Formats: sequence, C-alpha cells, structure tokens
Amino acid sequence: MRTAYSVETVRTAERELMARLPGGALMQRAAAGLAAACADLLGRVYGRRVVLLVGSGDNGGDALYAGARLARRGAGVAAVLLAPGHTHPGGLAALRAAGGTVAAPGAAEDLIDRADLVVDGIVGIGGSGGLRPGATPLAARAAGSRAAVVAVDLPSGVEADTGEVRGAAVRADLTVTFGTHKPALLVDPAREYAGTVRLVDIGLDLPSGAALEALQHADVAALLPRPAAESDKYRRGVVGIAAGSARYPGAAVLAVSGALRGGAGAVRYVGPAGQAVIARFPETLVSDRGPHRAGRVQAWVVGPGAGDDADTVAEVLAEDVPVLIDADGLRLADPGAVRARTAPTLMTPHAGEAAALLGVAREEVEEARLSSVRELAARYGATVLLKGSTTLVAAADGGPVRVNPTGTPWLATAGSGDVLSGLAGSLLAAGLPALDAGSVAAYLHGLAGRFASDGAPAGAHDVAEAIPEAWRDVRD
Ligand SMILES: NC(=O)C1=CN([C@@H]2O[C@H](COP(=O)(O)OP(=O)(O)OC[C@H]3O[C@@H](n4cnc5c(N)ncnc54)[C@H](O)[C@@H]3O)[C@@H](O)[C@H]2O)[C@@H](O)CC1
Ligand SMILES: [K+]
Repeated sequence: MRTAYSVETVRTAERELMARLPGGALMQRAAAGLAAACADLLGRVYGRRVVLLVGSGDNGGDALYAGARLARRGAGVAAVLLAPGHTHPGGLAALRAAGGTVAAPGAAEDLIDRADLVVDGIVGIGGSGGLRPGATPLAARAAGSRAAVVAVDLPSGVEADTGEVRGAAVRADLTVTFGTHKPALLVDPAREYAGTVRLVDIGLDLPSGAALEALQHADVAALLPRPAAESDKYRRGVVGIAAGSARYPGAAVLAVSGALRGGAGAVRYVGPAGQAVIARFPETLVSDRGPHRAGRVQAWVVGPGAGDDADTVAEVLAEDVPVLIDADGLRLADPGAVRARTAPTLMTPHAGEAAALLGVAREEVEEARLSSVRELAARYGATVLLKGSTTLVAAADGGPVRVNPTGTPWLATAGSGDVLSGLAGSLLAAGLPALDAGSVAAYLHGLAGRFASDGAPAGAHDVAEAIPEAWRDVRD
C-alpha cells in the first residue's frame, strides 16, 4: 500500500526523529537522496550545469546541500537566491565550500537556458498559495528550457495537503520527496505538476492514520473475492442491475458487462432493456417486475441510463442491501432516503455530477477533488467514488481516502462509467465493504482500460472484456 500523510503528521514525525538525531542529520539524509536522484537523472555529473532555485526555508537548504554534493562531483552549480538574506546559512556555506556559486542579480534566466538540470528548492511543505511573483518567471523559464526540472519534496506552488494548485506552480519532470508521499503527489491537479515521484526514506516513523492510501497489486489481490469449493451462485452473491431505459439500453448492457466480470455468482437485470441485455449476455437473469419483486440480490446497482425513472431509484434505495448509485440515479435519488439507509451505499459521480450534488460549479470540484469527495461522503453518509484521472474513494466516517493509481486518459470514453458501476456492484454483492469494492473496482477498471487500449482508443465494451485480464494480472 502506498500512503500519503498530511503536513501536520509529517512535522510531528520529523520533530520526534530530530530530537533523537544530531542537528542537521535529517536534512543531510534528504540532501543525499536528492543528490543521488539528480545524478541518476543526469547520467554523468561531471561537467553538467545545475541551477538551484532557492527559497527562504529548509526546502532551499535541501537544494543547497544537494547542490554541494553535485559540485563536489564536478558539476557546475549556481544558486539563484529568491530570498537573499533568508537563505539557509549552512547550505549556502556548504555550496560555496564545494565550489558552487551564487548567481548575480539578473543572471538567472540565462543560467536556466543553459542548464542541464534545474532544482526547485523554492518552497516545500511550508508553502501556501501559488508561486510568488519573483519565482513565477523562473519556473516558466525552466519549463520552457531543455533542462530537466527536479522538485525538492513537492513542486513549489502546489498545496501539499489538498492537491490544489491556487496559482503558478513549478512543473517538474521528477519530484524527490522525503519520508512519505504528500497528498499533492497523488491527487490531481497537483499530481500532474510532480512528474515521476521518487520517495527517499529519511527514517520517519509514521502513525497508522494516513491521509491517503493507494492500493497496489498485492493489496488488490488480497481483497479479490475467491469462490470456495462449496460456493454456489447465491453464496458468491447476486448483483441486481436496475439500469437502462428505452432511450439508453446500452447503459444496461454495459453495466451488466462489468457486473459479469466482478466476482458475483449471478447478475440479475431489472428494467426496460431486458431484450438488449439478454441478446448480448444470455447468462443474465432478466426480470421486468421491478426491484422489489425481482428475487434475491446481495447488492444493487441503480442509475446508469435510468433517464427519469425516479420510482425505481427510490425502490432500490429502500432495499436493505448494499446499493451503488450512479449517473441518472445520483440526480434522482432523494438525499434524505440516501442518508436514512443503514446498509452500505456507494455513490459514483464524475466531477460534473459531484458538482451538481454539492451545488457548485464543475471547476470547483476539479480544482479541489479531495475536499469535494470528503464533503460529499459526509453529507450523504455514504461512501463516494469520485471518478477522474485520479479516482478518489472516501468513506462517510472519514479515514484515509483511497486514490486509484491505475487510471488512463483512454478511460474517458462513453459508457466506461457504466462498466465501472457494474463491476463495483458485483464486488459489493460478493461481500466487499463499500470502500474496498469502490477502490478495487477502480483499480481493475483502470488496468483493464490500459490493457484494452494499449495506446490506442478503445470502447467501453473493450474495457469490460479486458477485466478478466486485469484480474489475472493482479492475482498472479
Ligand atoms: N523538517 C525536517 O525535518 C525536514 C525538512 N526538510 C525540508 O524542509 C522543508 C520544509 O521546510 P520549511 O518548514 O522551512 O518550509 P519551506 O522551505 O517549505 O518554506 C519556507 C518558507 O517559505 C515561505 N513561503 C510560503 N509559501 C511560499 C510560496 N508560495 N512561495 C515562496 N515562499 C513561500 C514561507 O515564509 C515559509 O515559511 C520540506 O519540504 C523539506 O524539503 C528536509 O530537509 C527533511 C527534514
Ligand atoms: K520544492
């Protein structure tokens, strides 16, 4: 499991560790890891040109000490001091002692243009707001130059705890982060500024309460439902799909296609698209008698392509089994009825649907994905999966938010969400708790999207067909 911790938790862990170590030891560990990463990126250090962008705090100190290490290996290192007079004194002395220089006022742009590497030590976890006006043109110059850009701890200008970007920020090719990931390195939009992320262990002891968790193959493998020898279809779980309409029969077919590959023993379809569903998937149990009288299910999916069928949504919400609400269902569901449920509820909005539920503009959700998903989960007393390039899953009672690392932009295709809702519903029916069902589904779905597209456009049905391959890839 990959985890990310809040700045407050990192600060506490750093204080505890620093109290046990000689002064400056932590910064030396950070600088050593940073210098090693820079050297790897450069290939050869001797004779390379390195520019350090140095802010007023310890983030700049890391850059200066790492610059000193590179200078000792023969790089030409120049520091651009953004807050002269507030520069880390030990770091500056170390750089000078190693043969590094301080850039003359006005020389920064030229140095950046000729550099092989620019190290962003402007601001780290002590930062807030976007880049200050003095730093903005330098960051832009670095982005436009041929130099590789390495961010120290975080790309300067992003909000460490939220992943928000409230102004100009550095765009890095590589971010070297210390002790633990910070939320901004895993959540969009900040994640896109970080480039590749390399974690340097500095010996921090972190508590169990991470802000974010990202499942990896082994975590997902441990959560996948496995039929036991004595399983029959009912013990493996039956998932009910109440989706599709005369206008949108495809949504029903796609939700069923995801559900059939999600581990439930059977898929029951209820709605007006039974003919289309059975034609494509003859193994589906089709009923036109409404959710209450459809027969036993262990979890429901309601909403994909539902049009304006509010009655079916209300009927499903009244069932005392886990319910996944997606697409039209999110609009049609009575918030009071959702909050009143005692069985688990999983809501799966994209940013636009989440914005409508929160009563804000779509951009506000896209800019503040982490706080939006937490807010929705708290408001509805439900687990909420916010779809996007980094899909987030938050439980109603707080706790770590799951962030999905497998997404691909190719998944932004019509019907892809219907496949995801069927898959997650199937995992709910197989007995996974809502947070696990949502995050495992997002993981498999992302992987399936990668396999299906393999660098080329793919349709939602291709994604569904690639789910077994994703499942095998995770399990093996
Ligand atoms: N605390 C520790 O034990 C360690 C800290 N390390 C480094 O220290 C960093 C944190 O250092 P600091 O607490 O000194 O904080 P920073 O260096 O992140 O920021 C320092 C100062 O920058 C100013 N600032 C805030 N927002 C800004 C912005 N948007 N643009 C420009 N300036 C801004 C503020 O005055 C702030 O106090 C970490 O990110 C990491 O790089 C590492 O050396 C590892 C050990
Ligand atoms: K930085």
